[in-house]
Amino acid sequence: LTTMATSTDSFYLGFDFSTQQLKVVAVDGNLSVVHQDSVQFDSELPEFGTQGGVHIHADSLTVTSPVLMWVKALDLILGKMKNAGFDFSRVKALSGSGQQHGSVYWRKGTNQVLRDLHPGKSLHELLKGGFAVSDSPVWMDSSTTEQCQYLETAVGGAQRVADITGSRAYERFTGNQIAKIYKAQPEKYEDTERISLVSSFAASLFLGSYAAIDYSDGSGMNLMDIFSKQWADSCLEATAPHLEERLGALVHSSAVLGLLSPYHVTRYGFPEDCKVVAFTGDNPGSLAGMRLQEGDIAVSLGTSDTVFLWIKEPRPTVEGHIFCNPVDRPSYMALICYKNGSLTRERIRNKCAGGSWEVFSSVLRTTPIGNDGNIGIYFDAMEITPSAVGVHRFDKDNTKVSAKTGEIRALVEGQFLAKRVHAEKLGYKISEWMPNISNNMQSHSSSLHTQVLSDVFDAPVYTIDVANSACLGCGYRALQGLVAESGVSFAETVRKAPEPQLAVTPTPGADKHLNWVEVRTLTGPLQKAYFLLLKPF
Ligand SMILES: O=C(CO)[C@@H](O)[C@H](O)CF
Repeated sequence: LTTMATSTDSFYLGFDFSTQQLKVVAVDGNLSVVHQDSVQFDSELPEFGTQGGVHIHADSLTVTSPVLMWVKALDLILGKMKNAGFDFSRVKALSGSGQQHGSVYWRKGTNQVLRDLHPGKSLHELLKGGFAVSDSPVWMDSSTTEQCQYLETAVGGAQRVADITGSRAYERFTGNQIAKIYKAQPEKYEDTERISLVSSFAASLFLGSYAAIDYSDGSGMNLMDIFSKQWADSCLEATAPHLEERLGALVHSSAVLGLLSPYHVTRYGFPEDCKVVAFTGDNPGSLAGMRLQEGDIAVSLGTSDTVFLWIKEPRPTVEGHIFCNPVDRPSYMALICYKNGSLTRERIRNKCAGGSWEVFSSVLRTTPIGNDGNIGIYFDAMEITPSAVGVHRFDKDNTKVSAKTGEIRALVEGQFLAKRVHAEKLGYKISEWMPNISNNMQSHSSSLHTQVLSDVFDAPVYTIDVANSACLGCGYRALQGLVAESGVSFAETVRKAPEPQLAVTPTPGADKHLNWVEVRTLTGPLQKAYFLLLKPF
C-alpha cells in the first residue's frame, strides 16, 4: 500500500461541498496539485434560486439549501473534469468535506436506489425523489433556540452539553435541527431512513450506499460524546425517537469506507479499486490542508470565518467549539466561528468600493492602521460569536456614531480584532498564524487582508498557495486513508506537500495604533464596544 500510495502516476481527489460552491482538487503522489475545478451554485445552477448558496426564509432566521442542488453540482463538476480530459483511471482514492452541521434526510427506500445507480443517467435524475426534506437546514440557520434550550435543560445545562459534545447547544448544530424537523414535520421524520451530514451525504454519492459520519464532523451535532466517540444517549433521547438507527455508526476520519460505486467506474472511468475515505467537515478539512500542528493556530476566511487550532487537552466551554481532530485520533481541534464573513465583506465592497476589490484594496491601503480609533462591528445576520445582530460603529471615545469614514478598514480591522479578542479570552496561545484567505478575494485583497491580520495579531502570517485548503486537505486525507491502518502518521504522509510560505510580518509600530494591548483587556475598545452592544437593549 505504501509503495502504491507514493507513486507519482496516482491521483488523489479532495472535494469540498461548501456554502456557495462545490470545489475539487486533484493531487499526485508527490502531493502536487494537478487539477482544480469548481461549480458556483448561484450562477451555474440558477434554477435553484439561491443567494450565496442558500435560501434565507422570511423569518430571517431559517436558512436552507436545496439538497438536489448539491447532487446536480456533483454531476456538473464530474462532467467538467471529463470534458477537460481529466484521467479518472489514475485516481487511487478520494475523500472530501462539507459545510459543517447541515443535514440531509434520505427518504425510505433510497439506499436501494444508491446501490443500483444506472450509469446512463445523472445522479440528479436518479435521486430526484430520494429526500424526505428537500431544503436542508444549513449552518447559517439560527431558528432552533427553543430546541437548544430544551436540550440544555434535558441534559443538565449549557456547560454539561459542552462537557459531553464539545459545544453548548448551538442553533446551527445538527441535533437541534433534527429536533425542529421532528417537531414541525413529523411525517417527514417518519419518512426518513437515514440522516447524513453534508460531508457523509457527499461520501454516500460516491460510495453508492449510506456513508458513516466521521468523528470530527460528528462533533458538530450536539449528539456525539467527543471523548468516548460514541453517540451520547442523553442527547439522542432529548432530540428525537429512533435517532441512532437513522444516524448509523460513527467512524474515525481516516477510515476507508469502501470501494467507489460501479456507477462512477462506468460513467467516468475511475478504477474499480478506487477507495472512498471518510468525508469530514470543511474546517477539519482545512486544518489538514493547512498542515496545522500542535500549537499552530489558523484563520480561515470564507462565507463563515473561523479561527481554529490543534489541541491535545480539550477544555469545552460555553463559547467556541471542540471537535475531534480529523488527522490525529487522540487529538482535538478548537474552533470559533463567525457567520458574518465574506458576504459582509462583499456588501461593504459594493457599498464603499463600487463592487471592486481593487478599489477596496486601495482604500484599505490608504487608511491609517488603527483607523484613528474608529471601530466597526458588522453583524448583518445574527452572529454566532457573540450572539448579537446589527451594525454598530464607535469612534475613538467609544461613542456610537452613524456616518462612517474609513468603513472598509473599520470592517477588516474589526473582524480581525474580534478574532483576537475571542481567541485570547478562551486562552488560545498565539504562536504562529496561517490564514487561509478564501478564493472569493482577489489575490491583492488577500495580501492586504493578510497584512492587517498580521498587524492585529502582531504575529507572522503564513499562507498556503491553494485557494481552497479544505479540498487540498481532503486530497491529502484520501492518501492518508490508504496508509493509516499501517500506522503511518498524517504528518509523515504530507511531508512532501508544499510548505506554507511566510507571507507577511507585522508593520513596525502597528501595535501602537491598534492599541491591541488594550484590546486584550476588558477596557479595550472592542471589549467596550461589545459591552455597549450586548447590554440589554
Ligand atoms: O458553522 C461553521 C463551523 O462551526 C461554519 O464554518 C461552516 O462549517 C461553514 F460551512
